[in-house]
Amino acid sequence: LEKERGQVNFNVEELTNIYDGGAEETKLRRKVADVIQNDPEVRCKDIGMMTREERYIDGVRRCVYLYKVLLPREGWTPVSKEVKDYFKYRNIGKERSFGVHAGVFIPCLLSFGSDEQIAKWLPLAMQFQIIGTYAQTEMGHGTFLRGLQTTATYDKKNKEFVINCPEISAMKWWPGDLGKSANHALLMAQLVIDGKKYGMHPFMVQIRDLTTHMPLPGITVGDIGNKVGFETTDNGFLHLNQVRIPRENLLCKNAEVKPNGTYLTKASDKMVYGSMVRLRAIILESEAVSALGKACTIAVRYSLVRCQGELEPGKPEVSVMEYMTQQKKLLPYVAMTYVTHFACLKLSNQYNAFTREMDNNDISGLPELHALSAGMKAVVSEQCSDGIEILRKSCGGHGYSNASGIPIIWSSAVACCTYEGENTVMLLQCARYLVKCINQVQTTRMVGSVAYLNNMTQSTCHVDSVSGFKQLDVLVACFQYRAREVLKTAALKLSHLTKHGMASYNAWNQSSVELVNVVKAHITQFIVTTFASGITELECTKPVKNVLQQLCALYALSCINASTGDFLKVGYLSPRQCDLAHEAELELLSCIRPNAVGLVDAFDFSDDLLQSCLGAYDGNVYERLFAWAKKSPLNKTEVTIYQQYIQIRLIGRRKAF
Ligand SMILES: CCC/C=C/C(=O)SCCNC(=O)CCNC(=O)[C@H](O)C(C)(C)COP(=O)([O-])OP(=O)([O-])OC[C@H]1O[C@@H](n2cnc3c(N)ncnc32)[C@H](O)[C@@H]1OP(=O)([O-])[O-]
Ligand SMILES: Cc1cc2nc3c(=O)[nH]c(=O)nc-3n(C[C@H](O)[C@H](O)[C@H](O)COP(=O)(O)OP(=O)(O)OC[C@H]3O[C@@H](n4cnc5c(N)ncnc54)[C@H](O)[C@@H]3O)c2cc1C
Repeated sequence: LEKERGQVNFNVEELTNIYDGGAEETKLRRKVADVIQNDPEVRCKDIGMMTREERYIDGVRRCVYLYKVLLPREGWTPVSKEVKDYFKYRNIGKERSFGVHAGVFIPCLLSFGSDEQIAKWLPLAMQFQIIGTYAQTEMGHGTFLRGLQTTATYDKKNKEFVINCPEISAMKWWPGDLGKSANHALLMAQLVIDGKKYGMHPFMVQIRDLTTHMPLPGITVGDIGNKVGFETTDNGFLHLNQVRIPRENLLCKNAEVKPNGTYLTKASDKMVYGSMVRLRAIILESEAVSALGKACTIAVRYSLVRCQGELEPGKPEVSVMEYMTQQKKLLPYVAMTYVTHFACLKLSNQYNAFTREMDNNDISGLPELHALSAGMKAVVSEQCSDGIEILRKSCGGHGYSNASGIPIIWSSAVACCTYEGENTVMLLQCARYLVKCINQVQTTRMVGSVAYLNNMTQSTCHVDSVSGFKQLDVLVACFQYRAREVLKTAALKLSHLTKHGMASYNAWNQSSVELVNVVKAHITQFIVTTFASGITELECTKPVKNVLQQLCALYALSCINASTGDFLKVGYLSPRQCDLAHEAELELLSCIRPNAVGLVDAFDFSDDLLQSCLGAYDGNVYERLFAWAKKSPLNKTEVTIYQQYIQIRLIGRRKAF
């Protein structure tokens, strides 16, 4: 790898600073990383050989130490900028507990609670005097929130809410930290007053005794069992049987119930969905893009040291990175990490701007933000998790071992396709907004992420050279045109179906397969446009700008070459231009290849965070692999009890004969 590092033609530290948002940000992040990673009590453990129970207990132990000892010792809190920045890009693996407590329960308390309620519960939550979960999903409903069955019925006489799960499908199922850790739940239930339903509302419900940690009366709670990933997290189940809570436990920033049962709403009923917009807008970096960056780091470093086969007959074996097919597997995902990182940054900045507008009672930006966050969450989580699996496979047999570190990265990242809104449902939410926009574009000027819809002029691509397809303005035009045209086509189908008498909900269902593709085109356009314009404005050295332009072009071309049918169907590219785009991607792979190790080094993931025998900074793969394997529990004894048992059985049988 040192030889590879010698040929990198740009300043890696400069790129790390750009990725972090500035040299100061890098310094801050590294400071937190050093403190956390050099403290034996909290540094990531080699979890590849641990049982589920060991991982849960180790995760809780490490996080209690992190939050109760290390952070106070350093003068930080869970929401300090240092810690937030560190967790944003480099969360301490998936091996942390209380992720929902810190990342969902506390922010939702701030979103839904009145000032008095925040003053009451926030200090307790920040000090871990109470551990909370966000209990919304039920065994029978996760997507369709209007179908949630848990009820909160107001009892005027006692000024209480009676929380009840009327049947087994109403049981809360999946909430993180619920199974064994949480003693409180921010619980979403259908509010009922005098037999009338008012929809989903947030309630603070204590579920365990604060001294004994035993479930309170009427509460049945536990862990839902082993999962594909998130093994440190005790995703749990919660059944409530006529559990009574005080009237004051309805989190009442947006709506309240007076003592006499009068219902008072203070904000749009969609604000109750606000917590999900927030999470969709901010989780992508830490849960998906950062995971892709780790997998890229491992796969690129391994591919550079893994020698396999002769490229030129009779010559020494080459690193598998010399094969074009390996470059095609890896480098577009290195590009995707950079490109989506900056698009996610733009989305989270847009969310922060919305929260400031909301403080001034202006929620006019919510529809666009809901659509963009839903679309981005679906597209980025799917592209990243699909990419991580391709990167795992690119490491051959050792990629299938937990020693590679990639399986656990994938098993966490892929969950992002489901939680916070199942991806297809999120794509269709974004599609709902896009169809509205295209139907209004003749009379209303579009702004923000849909501004490209204003330019309705027909045109085709005039590029007739391979180098022309490496120009960012050409690529941006390709994506904007494709996104606009596939949306127009889907909207035309919808209106055609309804004009010929089909009910709107049926027409929507009949068009939903196309609409999913429309949103993917829209979001890919947003990602490419954002990065391309960001590079233009970026102040950096020429070699860094050059490599970022190559990455943007590579991501764009890999997306075009994966969906040439769209560009041919809308008449924007000819078959010959598709061939030129394909050649342009191959040329870019070769241009970027010499910088591959520098591009992943710039992500600045420590060996401690990667937890990988294949992706360590020094590239000493085989020594690490063998040391790791020797730690297998099966190697504790040369002859395992089972082998002894078999011998006894076999010997016993032989004697019998
Ligand atoms: C670390 C892991 C932690 C994980 C935690 C979790 O998973 S927690 C669990 C995560 N669980 C989930 O994420 C559950 C996913 N499910 C949902 O979010 C909802 O059930 C739904 C949006 C799918 C449908 O909801 P519905 O049937 O009530 O609504 P509808 O479709 O009929 O649209 C009506 C109008 O509302 C609008 N609008 C909708 N949502 C939002 C919003 N967030 N903001 C703003 N606006 C929104 C929509 O655009 C439409 O506007 P229009 O066009 O009329 O102007
Ligand atoms: C790791 C993990 C952590 C989680 N943490 C939490 C948590 O802390 N708190 C919490 O409350 N929940 C949590 N969840 C639950 C999660 O939010 C839900 O699983 C998610 O919202 C999906 O809902 P569902 O399971 O009902 O899927 P479903 O909606 O049942 O999806 C099944 C299929 O139906 C399709 N489908 C459903 N509705 C439609 C539609 N209208 N149109 C087209 N297709 C449709 C979907 O696309 C999907 O293919 C977690 C889940 C996971 C995996």
